[in-house]
Amino acid sequence: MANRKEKTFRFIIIGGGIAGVTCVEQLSSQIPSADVALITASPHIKTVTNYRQVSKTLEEFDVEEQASSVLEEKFPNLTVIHSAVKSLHTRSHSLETTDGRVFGYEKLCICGGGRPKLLTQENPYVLGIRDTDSAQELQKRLSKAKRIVVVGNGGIALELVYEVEGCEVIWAVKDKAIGNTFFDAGAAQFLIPSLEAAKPEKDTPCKRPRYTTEEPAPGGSHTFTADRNARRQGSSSTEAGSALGPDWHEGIVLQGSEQGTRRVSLEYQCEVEKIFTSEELLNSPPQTLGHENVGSWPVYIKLTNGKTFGCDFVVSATGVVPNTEPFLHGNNFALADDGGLQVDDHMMTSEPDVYAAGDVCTACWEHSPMWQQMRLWTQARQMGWYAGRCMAAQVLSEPIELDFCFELFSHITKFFNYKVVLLGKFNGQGLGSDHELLVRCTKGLEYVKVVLSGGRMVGAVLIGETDLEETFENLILNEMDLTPYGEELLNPNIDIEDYFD
Ligand SMILES: Cc1cc2nc3c(=O)[nH]c(=O)nc-3n(C[C@H](O)[C@H](O)[C@H](O)COP(=O)(O)OP(=O)(O)OC[C@H]3O[C@@H](n4cnc5c(N)ncnc54)[C@H](O)[C@@H]3O)c2cc1C
Ligand SMILES: NC(=O)c1ccc[n+]([C@@H]2O[C@H](COP(=O)([O-])OP(=O)(O)OC[C@H]3O[C@@H](n4cnc5c(N)ncnc54)[C@H](O)[C@@H]3O)[C@@H](O)[C@H]2O)c1
Repeated sequence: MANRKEKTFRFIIIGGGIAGVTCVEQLSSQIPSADVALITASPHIKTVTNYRQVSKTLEEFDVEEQASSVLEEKFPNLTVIHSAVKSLHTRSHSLETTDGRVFGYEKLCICGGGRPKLLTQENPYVLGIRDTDSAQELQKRLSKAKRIVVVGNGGIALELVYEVEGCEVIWAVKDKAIGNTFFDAGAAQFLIPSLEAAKPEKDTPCKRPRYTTEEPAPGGSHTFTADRNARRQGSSSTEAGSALGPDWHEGIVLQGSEQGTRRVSLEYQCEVEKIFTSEELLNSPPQTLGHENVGSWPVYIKLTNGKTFGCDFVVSATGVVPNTEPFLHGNNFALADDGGLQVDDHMMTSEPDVYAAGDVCTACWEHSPMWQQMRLWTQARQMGWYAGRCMAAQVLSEPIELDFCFELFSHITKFFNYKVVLLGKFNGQGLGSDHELLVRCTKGLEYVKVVLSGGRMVGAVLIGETDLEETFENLILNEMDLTPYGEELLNPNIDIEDYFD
């Protein structure tokens, strides 16, 4: 590293997403006099607004992209540096940014997020969705598209296939049912009719800044304006911005080139065998394209079920990988199997004085039997908050225990315009055959699934306005033996909330 240290901060947090910003807020609240720097590659930061603790572990909040000055005004000892960290030198407790500046730190927290795990890199016809820029790119490409192929069966795919209109969507999933990362076949069966039905008018207020894309300004830069008059040049940097989250799709127009509503064709139990452009096709031995003609589409995707589809582009909604790459060279970080920075029950990595939180890390402490990590906003916030607490506690020599939020997995979201609450081992994760399910379903209204192990509730999936989340959360946390109630537990004529209150 050539340059001299410009400054040494007591604390440096890398990443202006939910985890990083929450970590900064917690640290600066615990030690207001501390010199804190937030170094982030994205021009905006993500702040939590309208936070609501729904129950012991369930929380809801909005997230707003804001100018970093908002945070600096709130915390006078905070310095926000808009640059990407190019290299980290844990032995000398220093780092270098892409604009050649070097900073020292006493304690560091890496909140670098994740990036899309794409089917293939560098293929202009394969899009991943991560941040606002990629969502804008999707909107732009979609506005000219007649047919797209969505690969993947998790959160992004579920949201995208439900929202896209005016364009044919071929949805290719590896599984026998939709939504495998969140749902079992029963819940998928409950949701499927919503794909065929027209979307109800949007009544939910948009929690995210509304963006519209305008044609690139004369300078060639791609600008878009948010409702809140936040103007941002399309970021030319290669660094990703902060990940999207709830209602990301309500801030953009997901409209294809044709009129009309959603048209989704599902291809189950298949994966991508090959993606090729029409140029590649013309220059290679004749391929069996089925009913497709060469040249009708810019790109073709061959699936393992033998079918080939031409389309305008492919969305690779195939998961995230932790964004650790900028921090590894020359250091000895222990990585988890999923590539995340291993953190212990104090959010500490294997490198001294280096913490991590959010999508970039993997929780390697002994988990509570009812908790598992999923790369979600809710967990990014909780981890950022807890990492801030741990960093402050270490400096203040205060004892600290693993926070209660890691006692029970809980997640509130929305899919296919239904409220969805997931609790504990909601899909029987890790239980093998040692569990039983109770299900109550009213078509088009609600789907309630309870996972029981040893007579105790260990997980639940609630779709629709069931109002059961708090009661079930308590039953799981209290480990109450529910054997005596049997199937009566889900008897719709019994007001279970009063019964167990
Ligand atoms: C399309 C989409 C929809 C989603 N919807 C939901 C949802 O409905 N509910 C939910 O709970 N979760 C959702 N998620 C997941 C959620 O967005 C993430 O789990 C969460 O935002 C992760 O927060 P984070 O702070 O760890 O990472 P990020 O938000 O990715 O922030 C990482 C930050 O680090 C910065 N950075 C990266 N590298 C560097 C570097 N070298 N130097 C400096 N800064 C760097 C980035 O610019 C960014 O500011 C969604 C994700 C996507 C992609
Ligand atoms: N409402 C929500 O809670 C919500 C919405 C969107 C995204 N998210 C989160 O954002 C992150 C990114 O979302 P995502 O949908 O990309 O990830 P995901 O983990 O939710 O889903 C990835 C899907 O891709 C499939 N997959 C992986 N590799 C594949 C391959 N080679 N071929 C075919 N399928 C493959 C997986 O089986 C899984 O179904 C995740 O952490 C997700 O939990 C959450």
